[in-house]
Amino acid sequence: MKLQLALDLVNIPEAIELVKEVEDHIDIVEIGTPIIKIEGLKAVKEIKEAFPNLDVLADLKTMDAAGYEVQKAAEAKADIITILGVAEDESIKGAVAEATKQGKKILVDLIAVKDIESRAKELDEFGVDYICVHTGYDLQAVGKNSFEDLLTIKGVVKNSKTAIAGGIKLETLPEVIKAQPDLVIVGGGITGQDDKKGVAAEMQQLINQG
Ligand SMILES: O=C([C@H](O)CO)[C@H](O)[C@H](O)COP(=O)(O)O
Repeated sequence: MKLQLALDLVNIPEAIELVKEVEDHIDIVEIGTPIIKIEGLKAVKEIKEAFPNLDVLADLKTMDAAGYEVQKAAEAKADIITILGVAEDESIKGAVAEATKQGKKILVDLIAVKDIESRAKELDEFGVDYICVHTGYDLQAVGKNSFEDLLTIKGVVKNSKTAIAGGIKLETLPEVIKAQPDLVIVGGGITGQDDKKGVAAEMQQLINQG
């Protein structure tokens, strides 16, 4: 099980400072959708240059022109690129084909997918690397989380790895770990804490205990 730090509400220099604090305790650093929209793919490039030993995920949340967007993220040295599960099948297949050509990985974000079980089955057959259940900020704000959805996809996914994102905190991490996802994605649960390094270290320890 791996830990991914999600960086969303910061600029590039702030992102570099944050990663410096916790880099010993994370496996993957995510350049979040808001950063990419504001700063562009240079955010991915600069973080990869600053932290070559960490995998970098570009949270493009691609909806169309998937092969092209994956190609551009690969040029910026992203290791993993995200596409939305609600995108057309052709887009998902295009993303997988381009990522395979570039030696990169695809994570499909199930945010806003209504029938999680059926879509996860289909995505698994398309050969995506990760399938991620995700409660975005706007549903977190009305008290939702993705813990049950994780159990649902774990029941049907056979080949892809599973991931979970959305409002995970140190207190809720043990419940997530029980369901054994391959990847746990945490943003505010680390970046919003005073002792970011301490919280990331505790999370890493819990994850390693499995
Ligand atoms: O993907 C995300 C969100 O849609 C904003 O882009 C976040 O990175 C993801 O939700 C993880 O962040 P937290 O919910 O703060 O843990």
